[in-house]
Amino acid sequence: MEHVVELKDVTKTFTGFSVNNINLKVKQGYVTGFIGANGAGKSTTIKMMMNLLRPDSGEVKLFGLDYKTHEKKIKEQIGFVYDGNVFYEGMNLKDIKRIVGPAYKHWDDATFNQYIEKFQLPLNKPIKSFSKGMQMKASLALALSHDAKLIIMDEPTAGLDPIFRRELLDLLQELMLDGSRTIFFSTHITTDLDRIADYIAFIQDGKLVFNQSIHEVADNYAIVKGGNELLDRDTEKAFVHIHRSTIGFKALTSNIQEVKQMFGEEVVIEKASLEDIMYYMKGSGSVV
Ligand SMILES: Nc1ncnc2c1ncn2[C@@H]1O[C@H](COP(=O)(O)OP(=O)(O)OP(=O)(O)O)[C@@H](O)[C@H]1O
Repeated sequence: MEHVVELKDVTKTFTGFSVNNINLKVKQGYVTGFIGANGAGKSTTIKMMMNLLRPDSGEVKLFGLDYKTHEKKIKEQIGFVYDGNVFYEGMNLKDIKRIVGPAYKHWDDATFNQYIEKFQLPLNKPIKSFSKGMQMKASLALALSHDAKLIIMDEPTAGLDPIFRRELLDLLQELMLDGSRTIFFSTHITTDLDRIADYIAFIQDGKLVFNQSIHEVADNYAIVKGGNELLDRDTEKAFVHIHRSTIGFKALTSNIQEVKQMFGEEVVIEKASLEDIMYYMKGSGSVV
């Protein structure tokens, strides 16, 4: 199976917002980073992948299976981490393990204990006394202890200090080594993605802008700088968005080849970071 997650024409509408006609395939054996501004629809999309939210229309398949007929089989293979209170607040990790463990065929107490030790989490203290970072670590320990084939995480590095964030990225890389796992996670920290992501899925205003390998993103997108005299109604079409100033323009292109053909040596072409892409895309639609 090439894709462990497949969303086909998925739409979910809330008052004033909708995730619109999303077609997204997550490739097996790779790390996909899911990016987008606040309120772009990342959590909504992830909730639909987890069957915590039903789409109004479209199809959601995990491991080629449908939640309607194979919910248990699908959930068995997913480790889910998110920045919300997953647990009954009064419970401690020992109690939670007792409840969560038996729900999974491949639950491994030894692995769980190893993570608890590694993350330095107390087993007997109520979860409500945990800091945000500790709660995230607890959620991770639970997600990683049943040999999940797919790890889905909604902003797993939110609330983590920079040292643990780096350790977490190392840990995720280690988990990928055997080649059978897939990781899909949303984040606002785009530099984390430079470290570990193979694919980037970018959502904006409820629409998927792209899902490309990190190399494709680097090959397609660039920041272009040049003099304002180069811009006219035709040449502007080479750009996603243009910022003009009195000394010249800076613009994002999604077609470096076209820009090279059009302007040759007259412009400077620089690598676009994921942040650049998100920033310029936010202003797209109107060329200013
Ligand atoms: N249950 C709901 N009822 C109504 N509106 C909702 C509901 N859930 C989400 N929304 C709205 O959908 C939009 C997208 O929210 P979502 O949480 O998916 O964004 P996000 O990309 O995860 O944002 P962030 O990066 O801030 O976490 C927001 O405008 C939010 O208010």
